[in-house]
Amino acid sequence: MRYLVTGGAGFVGSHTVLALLDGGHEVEVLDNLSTGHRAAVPGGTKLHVVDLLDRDATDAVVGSRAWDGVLHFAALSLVGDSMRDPFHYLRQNYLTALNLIQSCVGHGVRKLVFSSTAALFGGPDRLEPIPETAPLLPGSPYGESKMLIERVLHWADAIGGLRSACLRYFNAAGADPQGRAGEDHRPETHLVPLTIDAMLGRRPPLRLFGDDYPTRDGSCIRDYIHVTDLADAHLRALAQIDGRSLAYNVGNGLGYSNLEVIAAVERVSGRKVPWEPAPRRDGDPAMLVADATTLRRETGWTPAYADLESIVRTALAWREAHPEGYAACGAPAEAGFAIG
Ligand SMILES: NC(=O)c1ccc[n+]([C@@H]2O[C@H](COP(=O)([O-])OP(=O)(O)OC[C@H]3O[C@@H](n4cnc5c(N)ncnc54)[C@H](O)[C@@H]3O)[C@@H](O)[C@H]2O)c1
Ligand SMILES: O=c1ccn([C@@H]2O[C@H](COP(=O)(O)OP(=O)(O)O[C@H]3O[C@H](CO)[C@H](O)[C@H](O)[C@H]3O)[C@@H](O)[C@H]2O)c(=O)[nH]1
Repeated sequence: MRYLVTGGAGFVGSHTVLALLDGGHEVEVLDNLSTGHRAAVPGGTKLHVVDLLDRDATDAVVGSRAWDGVLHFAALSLVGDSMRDPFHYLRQNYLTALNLIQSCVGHGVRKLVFSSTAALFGGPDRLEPIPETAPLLPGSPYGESKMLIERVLHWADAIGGLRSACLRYFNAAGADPQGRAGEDHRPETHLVPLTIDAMLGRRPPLRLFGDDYPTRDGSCIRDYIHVTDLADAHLRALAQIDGRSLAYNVGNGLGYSNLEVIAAVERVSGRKVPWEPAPRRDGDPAMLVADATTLRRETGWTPAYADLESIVRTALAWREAHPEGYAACGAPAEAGFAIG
């Protein structure tokens, strides 16, 4: 099969590109490299350096081949930033997705997998696993932007015949177990890589946001999902979209508190993590844990790296092998492939 992957130079997108290539599929990437890395796109994979805000350029890429499906990862994705700059987030995520989806419908693409988020459910302090049927109450403009896109996809199906799977990821972390890719956000805001870097002495002590949440130790609880398991969920969702659109929560159903993440990094590394308490971060719900029963039942998805230590071990291995992230990796996708 031939797939177009937007945001394929980013963290989750690049791991999914690897999974698609491992599965024998043909892949092209569309990315503006705003937060992604050329070097994260495997050598030989065509990279279209295009901004999804550019309707014509986006339409040209979507219309350039007969795609068996499109996977849409590209977005602004930081909850905290979206609380500071809500209209930018709402505009950017909505318009980029709208451009892409309209082109997909216009060119007769039949399947799209969309990176949705647990932040759809970020409203009240829920302290139990969240099923797909839970009310959608985004607690941030970021979550709201993703909910709006899910609605666009509803109409793209009803009127345009584009079937989709909205994958509501919980917290992606870890790195390719074969060491081919890893997490390199700039700036990095995610707990697992920041905790590892604090332990390695590459950053100041970790600031732990909030110690008075209604949880077992006062810190927030999240459901960390290994990025390779998440990538596998995309392949399974693609196979499952067959005449109907889907929405799945994608997580392990295991909640770990922020303090438990620190403890896991200390266990795996054998070193202390320097950290200090800090005020709550705006937009953070107390607990986000997935009930992914539907995904498991309908697609047979089973995570291979569900425990936090496996997630931390692969993330640490990649960081130790790539202390400067992708900056020191060269640019395999560059040679003659990029357009735009
Ligand atoms: N990382 C997580 O824990 C997590 C959790 C839930 C949902 N998500 C969603 O998954 C997706 C991927 O997240 P990630 O962590 O890999 O982020 P990322 O920032 O690493 O990747 C996003 C990619 O999209 C590209 N991009 C952004 N805006 C673009 C535009 N206008 N045109 C073209 N390309 C553009 C970036 O250059 C980057 O390569 C996002 O949609 C995010 O909202 C991520
Ligand atoms: O320096 C830090 C960074 C994070 N945290 C805490 O660690 C937890 C996890 O935070 P992350 O920033 O790693 O992840 P989020 O839960 O905020 O967000 C992630 O998952 C969401 C869905 O759950 C969104 O989809 C989003 O794109 C993705 O980044 C939160 O309690 C946060 O306050 C800290 O204490 N200190």
